[in-house]
Amino acid sequence: MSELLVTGGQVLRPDLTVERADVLVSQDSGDIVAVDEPGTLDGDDELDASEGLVIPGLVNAHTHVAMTLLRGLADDKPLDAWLQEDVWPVEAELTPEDIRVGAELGLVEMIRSGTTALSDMYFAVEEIAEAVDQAGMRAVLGFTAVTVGKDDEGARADLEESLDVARNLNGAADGRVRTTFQPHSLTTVGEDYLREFVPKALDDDLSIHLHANETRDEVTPIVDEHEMRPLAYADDIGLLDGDTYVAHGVHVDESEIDLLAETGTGVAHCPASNMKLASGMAPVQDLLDAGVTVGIGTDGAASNNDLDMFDEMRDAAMIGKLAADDASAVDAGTVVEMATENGAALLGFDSGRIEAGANADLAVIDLDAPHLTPAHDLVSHLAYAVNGSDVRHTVCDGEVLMRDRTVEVFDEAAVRDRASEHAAALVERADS
Ligand SMILES: N[C@@H](CCSC[C@H]1O[C@@H](n2cnc3c(=O)[nH]cnc32)[C@H](O)[C@@H]1O)C(=O)O
Ligand SMILES: [Zn+2]
Repeated sequence: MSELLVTGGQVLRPDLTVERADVLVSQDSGDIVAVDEPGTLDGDDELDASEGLVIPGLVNAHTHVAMTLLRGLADDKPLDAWLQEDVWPVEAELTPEDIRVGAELGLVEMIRSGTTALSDMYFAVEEIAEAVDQAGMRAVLGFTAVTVGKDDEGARADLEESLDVARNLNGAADGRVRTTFQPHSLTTVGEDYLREFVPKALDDDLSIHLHANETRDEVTPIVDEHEMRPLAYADDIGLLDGDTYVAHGVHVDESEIDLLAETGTGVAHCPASNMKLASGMAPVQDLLDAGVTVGIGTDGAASNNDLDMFDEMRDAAMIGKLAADDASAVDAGTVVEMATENGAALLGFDSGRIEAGANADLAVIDLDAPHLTPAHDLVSHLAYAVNGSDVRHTVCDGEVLMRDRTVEVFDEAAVRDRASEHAAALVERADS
């Protein structure tokens, strides 16, 4: 039996209090065994958390991890033009190997910034699952189906593949990978296809993840065609369900917020992407007040442009206040819960809290820095002042993924070199 002791630091507890404590984790079960007063626990191996804060590993509730290869390639455009003119033509040239390399780069970036779990939407999902397996992280993965612009055969092949991937990869990486059925959005998958395939997913007890109500331009055609709000349309199809979570949820009205709450549908809020693509401001405080589970996601690196969840917490707090026109809205403690417990709830992992019995997914923040001085309130620091580069150690499932800022699960320099090479070749193919 192998146990790891995270020792000498302060610990963020589930009630958001901070205390001096050691954390003992089992590398066999992957669970936290005990959280106790300093000096009372023993392990076979130790992680030094002195001058540090132990927090739950952050949960990135919506991303396209392999899109790191497109980082900085298409900026300063709205969603529709960004996808059609820039992103989709380049993505059409992506090979499975590119996706593997891009995913590895994104996972390294996540490990360095204290993220231990992600929810991903993409293609060549087997490659992403293998990268996640090697990374030692947890992920909810899926193949994203698009039917617009495809003939019937192509459309069906996409949806069948989304079902197959969700069925076959569930439980991969020793249970660290779960899956979702993924229609890309309510406007990029046709109604007849949704009505045919969503019941199949539900019959198989598959969870569902899709983009919804991201931009105004996406809402208007649905209202025009179906004479209902997009989420009423989604509910009519059967998409809204306790195991479903939608990305964005920016342009939702009161009736849709109620629908999300009643059906137990979650939301992955992506503040940076929503600002960068000028999609709008999600009514996050209203969603939370209604009882909707809201997590936080970075979205892909091409609309962010990094995968740092500390940035994302700060952005969520800032834009949440602007949207509510209330400086007390989406406060520091709330964004920390959104990035930890809420995200874990959306993904269906027993992570997101430092407590005996929970998954041993954690990060240690180095507090020994000018921008974290003085230390009046460490929850405030997590929301407003900590950067991803302040993370000293990252642990998932009891295994050390990064120790003293050295990533142990990948050869980081090689991953970065490969990513640069693949990105350059990709752009060359797309341009020719
Ligand atoms: N099988 C699909 C691939 C879809 S993967 C998921 C897609 O979501 C795209 N994406 C990334 N961010 C966003 C967003 O914010 N809204 C909608 N789509 C996005 C991403 O570029 C990728 O094309 C096909 O044949 O086109
Ligand atoms: Zn997205």
